[in-house]
Amino acid sequence: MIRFLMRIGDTRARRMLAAYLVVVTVATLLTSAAFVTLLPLTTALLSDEPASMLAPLGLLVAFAVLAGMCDVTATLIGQRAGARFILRMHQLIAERTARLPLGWFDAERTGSISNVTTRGVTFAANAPESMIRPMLYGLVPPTLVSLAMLRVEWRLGLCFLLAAGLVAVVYRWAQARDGRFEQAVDASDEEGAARVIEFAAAQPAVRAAGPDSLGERSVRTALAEQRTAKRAALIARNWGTQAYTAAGFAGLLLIFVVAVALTGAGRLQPGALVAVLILAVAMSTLTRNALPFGVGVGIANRALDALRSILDAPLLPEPEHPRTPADSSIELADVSFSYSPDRPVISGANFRMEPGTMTAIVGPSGSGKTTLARLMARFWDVDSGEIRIGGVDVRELGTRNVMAQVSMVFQDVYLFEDTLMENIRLGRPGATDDEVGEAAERAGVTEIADRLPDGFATQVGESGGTLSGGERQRVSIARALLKNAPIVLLDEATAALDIESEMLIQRGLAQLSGDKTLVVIAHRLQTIRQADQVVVLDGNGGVEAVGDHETLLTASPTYARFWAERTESMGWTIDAH
Ligand SMILES: Nc1ncnc2c1ncn2[C@@H]1O[C@H](COP(=O)(O)OP(=O)(O)OP(=O)(O)O)[C@@H](O)[C@H]1O
Repeated sequence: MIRFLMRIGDTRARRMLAAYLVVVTVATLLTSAAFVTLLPLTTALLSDEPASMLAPLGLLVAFAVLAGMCDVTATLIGQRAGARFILRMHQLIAERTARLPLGWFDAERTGSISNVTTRGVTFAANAPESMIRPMLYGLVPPTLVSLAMLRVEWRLGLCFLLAAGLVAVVYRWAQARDGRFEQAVDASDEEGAARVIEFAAAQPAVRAAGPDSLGERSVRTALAEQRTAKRAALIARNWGTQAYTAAGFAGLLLIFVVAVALTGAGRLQPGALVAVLILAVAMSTLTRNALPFGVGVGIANRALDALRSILDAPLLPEPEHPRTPADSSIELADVSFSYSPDRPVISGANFRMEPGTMTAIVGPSGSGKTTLARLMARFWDVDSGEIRIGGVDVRELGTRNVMAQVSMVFQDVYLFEDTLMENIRLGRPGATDDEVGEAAERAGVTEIADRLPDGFATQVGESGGTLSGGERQRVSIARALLKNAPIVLLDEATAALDIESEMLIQRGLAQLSGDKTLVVIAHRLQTIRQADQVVVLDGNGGVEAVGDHETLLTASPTYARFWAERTESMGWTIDAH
């Protein structure tokens, strides 16, 4: 943990952590010294010359005061270091997410970022202050006091070491057991949360299905598994706690018996016996108090692992001297791509899109239409072959240049917590209000603004004042119009829209197409009919055919079937085109 924190901290954070560790170590050393001074103190107190206790008493007070001062200083530095590390971790996550390939962000990873950023970071950044300190107190004084005991009476010293060793062994065993159960709890927590979220999101379907539907059953099963895992972890933890508490008491008993026996045999002075008994109880308490923090350190380490997996996620290689494209053509040359080695999603794709033309991509569900469009925007790099924009491989253009060439109008349109105006301006941050207004007008967003209480100044966003699916898509079109990139990638809405939305979106798309190279993942027959060419994916990773509508009706069985099914479901006939 400390090594990783040192790796990610900036100079100031690293210095603070190092200073904290030094001060807290000094505090534990001074505390140990104060404890050890108890031996000469009680021995002097019960000797023939009680006044000789003044020197050890003075020492003890001095050690205790200094230890207290160091401890308070450590708290102050530790808390500030924690706050600095939280800031630093947030900064690193933000920097990394800005550079990670867009393909990295799936729902699971976005969830992991949210977990790490909220709970994980706070827990891990404060771990040195809140957990490592009690653990050091549980380790350093007992070890040093045991060594001091060895000098006073070697048999007693051995007993102290034996007692500490016994607790350590039982503790490690309990920790390993606990860790296994905690992993099961983590997995069942995640599953439970996912099922409950799914259950909430799918309420219309769940209610329509009636009682005991699949949705209800899967939540019930997940919650039952969560309960079982938690109960098992709780029982395991209880056993662990009982076991090391018992080990602690066994060690204490051993020290008591041996110390009393040694005193009886005249090998230990009664004054020293008093100190030994006090020290045994104190050390046992410090050790026992420290043990539960091991669980916390385990949790903090898991949070740091999650953070590490974000910070170490591979970036796409960027060219040293990015090239510029000659025009807005797109060409796929023998492109293959897969998310996992055993399942190719695209294999051997070859086709070209001329500047200023419109290409529709069609194919069965899961055939790779979205993947193909995203590869053109360099969400990932291809496994083999080349994707060229304006004649240049996108890897030689570099992500920044690719992004400058491409506008994306996808279905998952994110609205930031800001005004409608600013949400459109995202397309081109430097745009004036007039330019934003013009793009909004062309995309049919003015109609949305007209019915909102504060027009373009109305706050919209994910947590309130959200817009409908069709309205979001119009905002996305307005952003793309504002950006005015030469290539537009569009994932057409699959959901049915009301007539007005449909009409406004079509109008917006017509505005977008203009002189742009337009690539549409097409679901609507009208869009497909408008395309200059249609790319048909066969559902097995391949491109079955590329051509215009008329040609494909005879050349591509998949296309002919697709067209027949769609026209039939819409009450059209093939002759009607
Ligand atoms: N990020 C991802 N990680 C792993 N597999 C993925 C990912 N995205 C898509 N896939 C898989 O790749 C295949 C192609 O998915 P893609 O979304 O490109 O198809 P599609 O033709 O757009 O589907 P649909 O029409 O249903 O939206 C599917 O089997 C899908 O499960």
